[in-house]
Amino acid sequence: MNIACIQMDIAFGAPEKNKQTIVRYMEQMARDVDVVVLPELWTTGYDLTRLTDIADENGEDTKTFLSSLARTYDVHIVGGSVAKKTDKQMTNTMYVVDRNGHVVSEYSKLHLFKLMDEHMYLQAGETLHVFQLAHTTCAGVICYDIRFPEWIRTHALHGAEVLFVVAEWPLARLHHWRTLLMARAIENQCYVVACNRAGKDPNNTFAGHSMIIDPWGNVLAEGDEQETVIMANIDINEVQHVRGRIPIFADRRPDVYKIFEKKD
Ligand SMILES: NC(=O)CCC(=O)C(=O)O
Repeated sequence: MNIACIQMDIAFGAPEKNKQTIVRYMEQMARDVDVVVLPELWTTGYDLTRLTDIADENGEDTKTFLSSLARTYDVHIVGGSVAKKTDKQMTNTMYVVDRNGHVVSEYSKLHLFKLMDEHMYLQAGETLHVFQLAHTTCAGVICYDIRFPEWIRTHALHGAEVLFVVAEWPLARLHHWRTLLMARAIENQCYVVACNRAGKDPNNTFAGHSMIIDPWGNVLAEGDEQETVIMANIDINEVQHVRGRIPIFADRRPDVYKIFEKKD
């Protein structure tokens, strides 16, 4: 499976401009890849104070855009995330579209990041995110979610062999980003495909360093801090190979974990 992450700079609060950037990259490389991954909040960036004007109503515009790209370029798309508005709430929502243009899944960020004011504007999601793409069981989470190993493990226990992470992760915590991604790959013995944004907004400079990591923790591809596309070919059989070598899933002791589970 050939995977590409579009580590784009995101124009602040300018969905149409950001769509043009994605189309430009698709034209350059999508025909050579099976799956394209976009970053978090790629339509608006963290322009949270203007979300009532610029968020996508029911995600309709995003779904139409991604479906059309997927069909045109014959590629699966893990569509980063966008600010979605309904008449009840606003969420940070990921859409995954297969190469036939069908929306195969939707997930809203479970853990909102207070340091970037998300809790003041957005509602948290409440669902697991496991889906099938290219005959492979995958999971998708959003940025701050990677700090919660129990959440990622839940997806692995539901069969995820590839974990997609979409992010707007600041440069100030680059070492956390790289370390957490590697840990999530090693401890869950899965591929981690992480697409971060590059560039700046009025409050943050972002880290870039999108990464594709194999189930043994080897880094197959990594960006620098500039806008770029990273690519790698992944062999899904490697997941079962690594899981056979050190059988952590068989060796878990949930019976004992349950006894000592700390109740809040
Ligand atoms: N957009 C985010 O969720 C950022 C998370 C982050 O920066 C962190 O340190 O965690």
